[in-house]
Amino acid sequence: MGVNTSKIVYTKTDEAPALATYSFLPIVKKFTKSANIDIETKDISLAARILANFPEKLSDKQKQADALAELGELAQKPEANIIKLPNISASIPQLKAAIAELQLQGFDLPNYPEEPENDFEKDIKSRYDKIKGSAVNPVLREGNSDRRAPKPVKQYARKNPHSMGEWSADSKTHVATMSSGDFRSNEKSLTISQAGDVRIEFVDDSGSVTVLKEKTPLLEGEVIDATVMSKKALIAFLEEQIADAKDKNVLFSLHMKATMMKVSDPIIFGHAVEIFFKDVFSKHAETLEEIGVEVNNGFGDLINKLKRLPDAKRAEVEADIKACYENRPKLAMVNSDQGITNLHVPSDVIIDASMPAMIRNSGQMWDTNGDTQDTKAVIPDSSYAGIYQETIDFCKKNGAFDPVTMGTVPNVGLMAKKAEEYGSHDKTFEITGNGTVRIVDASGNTLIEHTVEQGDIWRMCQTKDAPIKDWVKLAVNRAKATNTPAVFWLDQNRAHDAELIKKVNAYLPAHDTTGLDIRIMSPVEATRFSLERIKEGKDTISVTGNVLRDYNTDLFPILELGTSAKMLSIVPLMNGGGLFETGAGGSAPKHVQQFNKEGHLRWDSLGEFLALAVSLEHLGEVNNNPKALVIAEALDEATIKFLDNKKSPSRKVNELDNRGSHYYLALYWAQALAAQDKDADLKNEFETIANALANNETIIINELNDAQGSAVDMGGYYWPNVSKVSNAMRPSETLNNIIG
Ligand SMILES: NC(=O)C1=CN([C@@H]2O[C@H](COP(=O)(O)OP(=O)(O)OC[C@H]3O[C@@H](n4cnc5c(N)ncnc54)[C@H](OP(=O)(O)O)[C@@H]3O)[C@@H](O)[C@H]2O)C=CC1
Ligand SMILES: O=C(O)CCC(=O)C(=O)O
Ligand SMILES: [Mg+2]
Repeated sequence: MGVNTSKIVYTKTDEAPALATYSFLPIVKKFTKSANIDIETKDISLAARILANFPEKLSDKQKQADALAELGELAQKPEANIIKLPNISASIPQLKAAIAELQLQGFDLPNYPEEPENDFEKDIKSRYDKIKGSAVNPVLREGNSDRRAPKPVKQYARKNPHSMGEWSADSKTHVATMSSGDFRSNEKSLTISQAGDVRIEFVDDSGSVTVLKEKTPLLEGEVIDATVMSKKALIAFLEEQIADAKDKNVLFSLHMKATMMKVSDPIIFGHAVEIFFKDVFSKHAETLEEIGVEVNNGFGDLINKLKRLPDAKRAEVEADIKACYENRPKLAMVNSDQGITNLHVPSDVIIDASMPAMIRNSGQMWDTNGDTQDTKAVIPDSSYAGIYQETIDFCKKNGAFDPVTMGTVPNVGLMAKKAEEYGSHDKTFEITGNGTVRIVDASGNTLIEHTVEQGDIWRMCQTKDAPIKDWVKLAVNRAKATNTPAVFWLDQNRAHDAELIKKVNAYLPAHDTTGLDIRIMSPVEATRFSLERIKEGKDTISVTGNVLRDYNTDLFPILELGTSAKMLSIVPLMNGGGLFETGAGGSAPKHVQQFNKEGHLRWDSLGEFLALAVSLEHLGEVNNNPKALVIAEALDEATIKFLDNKKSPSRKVNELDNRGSHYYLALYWAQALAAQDKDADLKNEFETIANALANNETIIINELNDAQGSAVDMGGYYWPNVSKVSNAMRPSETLNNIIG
């Protein structure tokens, strides 16, 4: 491959990271141009994905290419070099809001048919359902994940510790999880010995068979598992926990992953809403049905739809809601000023970020007055809840962690080919009657079966053999490269994990592990082991499945660094390419609100700087492009200087924000290129740029800070106006002239 083919694909996404792109991408283009690197953008924002999937009534000018499908194909090719920014994984309320906004902007799109009445509407719903939830990451993640805090970032956190709420031994905060009837307790698993298709079917009590999914192809050596969450057990559990929260006088909060577990978790969320506000739902069942309330979309859906009622009826319902608030335990709040509770919107409280935020905050969440209180964190399924209880117990015993002295827990995560739970939505069903669900192979043998009842949630997961092999290899490589103990977080007592343990034990001997400390521990034991070490300043690699990959790469970074935005997230793609994710967190909607209100964007692009450097390094090596390597090295130097000089965005208006932070990165990057002697052309070119940037520092910073302090009109939230946002994100004429 020649130098000319060097290409990096940069994703355009949503919310804060998308805003940052308007400011940062011109800088990236400027710095990579002389190395013959082509930076191509692909719009995978929620709005663009909606437009790409509903072209029928759009004008040619309005139509969008299906960038996600293109990227999904690219991810399977060796030449892939993709920088992936965080994007919205939309809950139904968000999806509907995006559709409404696009319609207002003149795009002729169908509404989301909540209850489709004919085949036409069913088709529309199923197309929208493919866009909802976590629809981007699983398509691009054709490899396993390597997420860690790079040394300079960890050192920065040690020198500049973020605030940590104190912990007291008598904190009443705890995790509540089910002890039977949940996914964990009912799990069955096996390894497939011969490739073939399986069928999932439901047999009702009278013996009549309904096919739930006709065909699921399985490969030899693939691990499958299936399980069921009992509706009865779930409801009994929720009732108990609501009563217990009231007794103990702690806040009630529910922590789910309704975005990635887009079929099961909204249903569980819906049950919690319905049980918590039981008196409202039982007394007004008919009325609420008439106005089309969908509990799975959260209590906020009911609140919004109350407007459809005549005044008298509405007042009656509202009085019963008020009574509920008075009789039930206090709910944890997402926004106490606006009265938004933990049960309002399923995507407002996402477990990977919400549990660590609570733990960092003395184990407390907010009540209606905006005061912090001890909390009952309800995590219905017990598969992974234990890691949080263990962390809480640790803090109660030892006090809060100290970012100055604590070690680090990097992660090697099994994720490729839609591994485990996060690939299960096309095989998850809310069961319509009593009977059995079974997985049947081509010869008619039943592989796994469960007795089920009406309303139960049944699901099947797949984990292919090649990704498991690759994951074991990646774990050994990371353990070797860093000389750090690596722990596989697998529980011998869980059906799926027991299958995985067999494979890990079979694949480890293929690697030279002399001198390495590699262990297998249950998630709870692994948490305790890692926390004891972290307290002593020692590092421990967590080698986990897909869900714990997600949880751990917010939990540890939030405790260690204050945010997961500063993580290096590499996905070595199984076919040789590279996917470089920017940080391990999300798209920070709060930051957009602040930007709209007062023109200050506190989003930190550090994760993007880290991702870009490894992407350039990968490109330099694979495409034999030495200039790219020089630029990558200079970028790493710039990032270190950026941290040393504390040029991350401030949280407060009229201080350095995202845009100013990009200026400093550009300055240090240019200076590093000017200082190196490996490439004379780059040295010459960037000497001029470095001087121009340095000489105009005061002017540029003034221009950038003066742009703050007033409201910003973006011309749209999900589909903002490109020139409005570009102007808002590039307010310094002086900087723009230098960058071009
Ligand atoms: N890889 C991906 O594509 C991911 C996407 N998401 C999606 O993002 C959305 C929001 O998810 P949510 O769970 O609220 O998590 P977020 O990570 O977006 O936000 C949690 C909080 O973390 C802090 N934070 C996150 N990133 C940065 C950053 N770059 N700079 C400074 N602070 C940061 C902010 O706290 P503060 O404001 O207090 O400083 C923020 O409010 C959802 O749609 C979700 O599905 C979530 C995770 C990963
Ligand atoms: O895809 C998503 O919705 C979120 C991804 C996420 O949280 C993660 O990968 O850490
Ligand atoms: Mg996550």
